[in-house]
Amino acid sequence: MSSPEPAVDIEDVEHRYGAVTALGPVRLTVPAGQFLVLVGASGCGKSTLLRLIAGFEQPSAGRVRVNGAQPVPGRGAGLVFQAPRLLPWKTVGGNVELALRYAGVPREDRPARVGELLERVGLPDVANRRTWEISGGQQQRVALARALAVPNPLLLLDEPFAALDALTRERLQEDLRQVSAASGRTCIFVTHSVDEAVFLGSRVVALTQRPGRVALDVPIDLPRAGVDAEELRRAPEFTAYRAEVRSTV
Ligand SMILES: Nc1ncnc2c1ncn2[C@@H]1O[C@H](COP(=O)(O)OP(=O)(O)OP(=O)(O)O)[C@@H](O)[C@H]1O
Repeated sequence: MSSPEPAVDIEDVEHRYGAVTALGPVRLTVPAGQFLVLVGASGCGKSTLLRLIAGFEQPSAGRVRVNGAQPVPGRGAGLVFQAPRLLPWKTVGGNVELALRYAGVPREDRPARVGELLERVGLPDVANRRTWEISGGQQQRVALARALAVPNPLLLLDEPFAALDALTRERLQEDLRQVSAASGRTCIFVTHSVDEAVFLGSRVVALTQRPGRVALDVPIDLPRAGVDAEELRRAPEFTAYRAEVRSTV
């Protein structure tokens, strides 16, 4: 029996910026539905790898495939960055609506979908607010709702919680863990934080210092539904994974 097509296939990929080799060679296969976290020190090439998967950059060597094809910039995935990048002249609902419009959702279906998506990210009552009237954490939730509006099953997240305070960050991690499990999407998440990596990932890949190569690749076998986040963070298995990843990073 042939195995199903991986969501993302990175075949011996290298990336150079001028004379500087930032990444690789890297070989990684990401099955559909996996939550992969890329972790590593600053400058090791995590964002470069994510940009290659998004199709914003072309590899200097090797090949990137998303669902079997070369990624198309802006089309290949839902994207969430460190800054929410919302449009200030639109309401919160208007920002999500625009993503639905780009995704080809008919006008008459959009209001209900906007409501559903905002509810899914824990923001049932802010559709009519202006983007500057909500907190940074709420703005990042809107960015996530907008990424989920894209029908593509791949979600790419580049340090989306790095600018948030510790409490808001933990709450968003807990919600993303649930939302991603419920959506069944393949997620690739970049972070500096070992804690965040182990909490969110069903697999954690640590990269070496430049050029970034795979230094560690571990499946994280922790329950993904019906668990109390506080308990999970205190569990001995969680602590053991964290120690394993930290010893590499
Ligand atoms: N456009 C560019 N031109 C030249 N060099 C670049 C460019 N983008 C990134 N680099 C270099 O490539 C290396 C990898 O950068 P990248 O942003 O992928 O790392 P990162 O692991 O995401 O870092 P950070 O965690 O600090 O965001 C770094 O040394 C960086 O300086």
